[in-house]
Amino acid sequence: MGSTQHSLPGRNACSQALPRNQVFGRRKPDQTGTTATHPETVSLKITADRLSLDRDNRYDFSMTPMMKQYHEAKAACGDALLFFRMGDFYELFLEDAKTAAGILGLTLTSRDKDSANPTAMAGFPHHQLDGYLQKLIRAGYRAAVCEQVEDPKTAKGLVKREVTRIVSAGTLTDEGLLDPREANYVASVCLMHAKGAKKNSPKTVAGIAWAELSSGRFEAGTFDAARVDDELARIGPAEVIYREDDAHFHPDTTAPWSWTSRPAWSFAEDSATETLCKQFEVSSLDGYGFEDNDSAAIRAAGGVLTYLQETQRNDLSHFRGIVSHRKSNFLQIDAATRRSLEITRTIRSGSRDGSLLGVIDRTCTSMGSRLLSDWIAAPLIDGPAIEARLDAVAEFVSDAKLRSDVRETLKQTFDLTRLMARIATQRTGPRDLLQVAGTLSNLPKLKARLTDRDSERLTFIEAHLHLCPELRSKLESALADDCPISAAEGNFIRPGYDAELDSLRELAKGGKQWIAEYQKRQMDETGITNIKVGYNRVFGYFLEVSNSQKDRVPDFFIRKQTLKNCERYITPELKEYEEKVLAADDKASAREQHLFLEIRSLTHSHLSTLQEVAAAMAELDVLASQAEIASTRNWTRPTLTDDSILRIESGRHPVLDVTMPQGEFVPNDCMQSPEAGMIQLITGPNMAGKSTYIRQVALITLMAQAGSFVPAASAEIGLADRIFARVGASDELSRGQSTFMVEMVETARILNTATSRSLVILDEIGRGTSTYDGLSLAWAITEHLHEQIGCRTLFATHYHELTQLEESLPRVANLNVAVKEWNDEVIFLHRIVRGGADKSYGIHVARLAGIPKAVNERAKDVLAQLEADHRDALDRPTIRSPGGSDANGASVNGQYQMTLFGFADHPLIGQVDQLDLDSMTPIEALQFLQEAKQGLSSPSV
Ligand SMILES: Nc1ncnc2c1ncn2[C@@H]1O[C@H](COP(=O)(O)OP(=O)(O)OP(=O)(O)O)[C@@H](O)[C@H]1O
Repeated sequence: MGSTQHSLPGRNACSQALPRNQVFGRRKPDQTGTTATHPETVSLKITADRLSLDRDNRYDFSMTPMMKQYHEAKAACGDALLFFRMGDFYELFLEDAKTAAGILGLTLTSRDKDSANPTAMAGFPHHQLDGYLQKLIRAGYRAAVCEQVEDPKTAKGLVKREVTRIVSAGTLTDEGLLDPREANYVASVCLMHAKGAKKNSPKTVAGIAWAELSSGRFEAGTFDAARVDDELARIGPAEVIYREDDAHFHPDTTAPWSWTSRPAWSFAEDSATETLCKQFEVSSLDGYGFEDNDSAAIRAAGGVLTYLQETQRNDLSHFRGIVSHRKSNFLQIDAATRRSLEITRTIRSGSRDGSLLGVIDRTCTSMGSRLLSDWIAAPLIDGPAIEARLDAVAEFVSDAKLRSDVRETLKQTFDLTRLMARIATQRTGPRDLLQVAGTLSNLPKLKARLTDRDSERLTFIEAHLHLCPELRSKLESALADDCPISAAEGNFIRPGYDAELDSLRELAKGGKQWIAEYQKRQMDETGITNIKVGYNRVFGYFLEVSNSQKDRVPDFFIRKQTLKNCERYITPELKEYEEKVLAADDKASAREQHLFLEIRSLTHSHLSTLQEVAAAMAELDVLASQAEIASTRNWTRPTLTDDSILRIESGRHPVLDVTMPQGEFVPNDCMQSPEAGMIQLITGPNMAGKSTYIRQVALITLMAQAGSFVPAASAEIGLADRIFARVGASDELSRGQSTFMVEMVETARILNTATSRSLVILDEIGRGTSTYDGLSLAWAITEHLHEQIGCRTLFATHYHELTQLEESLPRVANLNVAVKEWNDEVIFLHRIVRGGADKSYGIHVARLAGIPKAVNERAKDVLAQLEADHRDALDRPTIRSPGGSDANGASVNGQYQMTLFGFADHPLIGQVDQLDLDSMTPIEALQFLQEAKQGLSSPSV
């Protein structure tokens, strides 16, 4: 899905007390102006005293109070579609109804059909809200939910309604709308002039903050402005907000998240700091680790928090602090690399399944699954922190019983992070509380299994599994074994918990019993055999007698209603009991609601403690999951070093290792060091396994730095600061860039930002242009990486000419993928061996792919002819190194002609070389130039 753009009202826009003359949303002038023709668009520009305008912008005195109420609510929710609760239904009106009918497949009807201006409407039963919200948000819209906030039974006049929340892609919290394994962030971007940069310097930095409403997770950091796309790709938000007046920020509308512009004031430093301090109940943000140059991060955080406060009417008390994200703690991975390596999503389907994350995830809880995603998306660079994770994984690997006990116990628990967020936002019901109790009841087992462990992380986790015994016992004694989702459904407090509730329930039950007996008594006394006791909201309890027996009805039956086949009666005695029953029923439900609020508030008071428990459980789950996959796949603990080296013995691609049948994947070594070669050029036939090999090396490095065991017999990994992968050419026409342009932009980034500690993998650079251009670029890029950067590089290529570089550049090594030719067949061995390859077997692979035989045969002829004609020219070109000598400083195999840069051996070069410029006059120089030019245009040269 491409991204969508929204704008939302600023401060107070969701409040019912609307400021005068505030314009909501960023509509075009003709839509917001007073000359607008549609009544519904007129209402977008609305003030407290102009709530019911007709199409000519006059008061519409004929508008019903309910429609007035609707317009008030609509005015408070910007461009969101309004779901207006009416009894058991949500209704949409006017333009919203038309839009929703199309997207949600609702039937479009109309109110006041006979009037000149019928009102379009569409609706659905209230219990279908989640499904429709999800559909609407997937289609790129936002929705406002307007609820009845008082009980219609007790309401005097029109039921009070309020917009309780505005739901957008980034502010979803409903369980049914979220994937439990994925975080759902709303992020915010705020660009600003870098502190300390000169006034006219273009240097900008970007503050990026990301928050998750369903968990209370909140982070912010300051980044180089050029990294915005990379950081957003790491975070993977559902929605991104930005300053509406920021002329320098251009949202990438092809990104898979929606964009929402927000008023500038919400990003102002003062108001951002104030909003954050107020939320966290602190007087300054000093304690959160922000530095002097972090004002962009604070602005972005303020922007996102204000957005949440405005769109959510509920308590946000689960946002108790913010983590300052220090990018220097994490392995830098840009968006293209992330995509190429399929770290958390596959390229083809964009799904988690089939990605590195999808394959290694063996977590037992959704909290663990989300944390593992964070770890894999942002591996570490700090050796001790990685070792601490590996120690814990190793402990779980070596103690299989401990691992299975912990995992089995974790499976019995619930998503405490999201449960606590629902409790904080008061969107919770008895079943959530029961799940908190269920989770708490498993903590003693987990804690007991983690005592006296060697690993520092397991000890830390054990210390953070707070048992909360009073809360647990309260919840267990209060809640029935089976609780409804919503408190309104009742009957969830366990009998025996509250004496008052028990006696009310008894009374209500006794009353119902009495009614049953009363029915029987009336039948006996009157001889009417088919008296039925019924109930409706108009008459309450009544006696129903069919027409055939109504002659026998005694005098004290008071007739209330005549239906086609029967009559309905009440009696004074029945009414008296009815009052008792209904009163007891009402009182019992009121008491139950009261008890619910009491235990919910008790649970809420444990918010911070339970958030710590949730974080500890998530980490425990991830560590045990890493150990589980390591044990089942026989993965090994990597050794981390501070050198720029890689020594992988029998490495496997982590995804193919799991998805290919056991034993089919051919393991390969990788040795990279100044001695073994820092730049490895991998040539070999198509389909041989070059891309697989270079990706596997990058993924093994990434996994090791995330604290995971790796698919190899042994692995020594020099900690990398950045991983770059330029793999394949993805079509970026939608971004207005050609395939080749994208390839070059990405390569330029590598050359400009890689350091000697980085790991670079390149797959077929230069393929998207002519052979000579491509080869020249690949050649120069390799030289640059070797001479200027000196980082570990794996370069898979079909330019066999590049293998010559091994002879001139000391830290370049050639590898190729072995194949066996057998009776005109090529057998792929998938084994990486030393040396360069000289054939690509492309025609062979084309045959395997089903290219028609005739085409294939013809291709073979053409190839043979081309090879004969151009063997010397193409196979062994000699390229001068930048210093003027050729790659070896001498001729290669006696050939000195320059086939790539045909000018290099031109006699003119020698003549220019001979010139003594000091002794030449300008005229002589010009004469030389003229002769040279004539010489060049002469066909003989
Ligand atoms: N080590 C291996 N063991 C077993 N199968 C492998 C191995 N490496 C690769 N393969 C198989 O070979 C297929 C092709 O591999 P890959 O795409 O890496 O080849 P390539 O050399 O990069 O090809 P091309 O040059 O055409 O892009 C893979 O999809 C995989 O199924």
